[in-house]
Amino acid sequence: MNAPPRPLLPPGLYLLCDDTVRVDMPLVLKAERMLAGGARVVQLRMKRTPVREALSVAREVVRLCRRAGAVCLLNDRVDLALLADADGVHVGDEDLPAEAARALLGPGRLVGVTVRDAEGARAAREAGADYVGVGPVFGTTTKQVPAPVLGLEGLARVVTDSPLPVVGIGGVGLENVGRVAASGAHGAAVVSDVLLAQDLAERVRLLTAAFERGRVGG
Ligand SMILES: Cc1ncc(COP(=O)(O)OP(=O)(O)O)c(N)n1
Ligand SMILES: Cc1nc(C(=O)O)sc1CCOP(=O)(O)O
Ligand SMILES: [Mg+2]
Repeated sequence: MNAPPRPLLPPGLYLLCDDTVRVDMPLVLKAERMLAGGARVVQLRMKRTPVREALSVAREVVRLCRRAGAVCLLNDRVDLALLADADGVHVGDEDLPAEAARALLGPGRLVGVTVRDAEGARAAREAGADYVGVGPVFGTTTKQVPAPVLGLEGLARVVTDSPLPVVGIGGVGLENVGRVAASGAHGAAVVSDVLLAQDLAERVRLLTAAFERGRVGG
């Protein structure tokens, strides 16, 4: 019998449902509004949510994503991803290594890894990753990132040389998401531009349309 096909990360907008930005709004409501705007990929990034609450939020957000046909990934936490039956995880330098995440998750879930260059992307592929998050593309105040800003040219270079699909992250918003798409990136990850918008669903619609226009060079 053949192994089950490896799931693919949907291209386009990649949204982080994050508890460090817009802290007054519950995570489940953030996810609902993102999905109402047509989100296809939601990463649940919980840096300040106590773990028991995080598990129940993860279960609820996975349920909402599944109903909407969207992919739900857990940031950092392979244990929560398994317990909540999420579609995968995103890990970086301070998390479990990608090999360990893959070993725990098996072949049927997605593993995303943060890298800073194409060499990192090649190592991530060897470790069993499905895609790489690459940043910071632009300056960001959401996180202090221990790496220089890549800019669009730097991102495009990684895209060209990466053996894995690249998701650009860091300072991505309505002003520049089309150019991120035009760089050849598979996806564009957005935190604050969506979470700080008055109407999250409408912002997701606008960003999605702008990514599509950029991708086709329109
Ligand atoms: C799509 C995507 N790319 C990069 C990151 C950053 O992950 P990491 O380096 O583990 O940092 P934290 O998000 O855990 O602070 C990401 N989350 N998503
Ligand atoms: C979580 C994260 N990781 C980054 C990296 O470059 O690794 S940048 C970032 C924060 C991105 O937030 P915003 O969309 O608000 O700029
Ligand atoms: Mg992490």
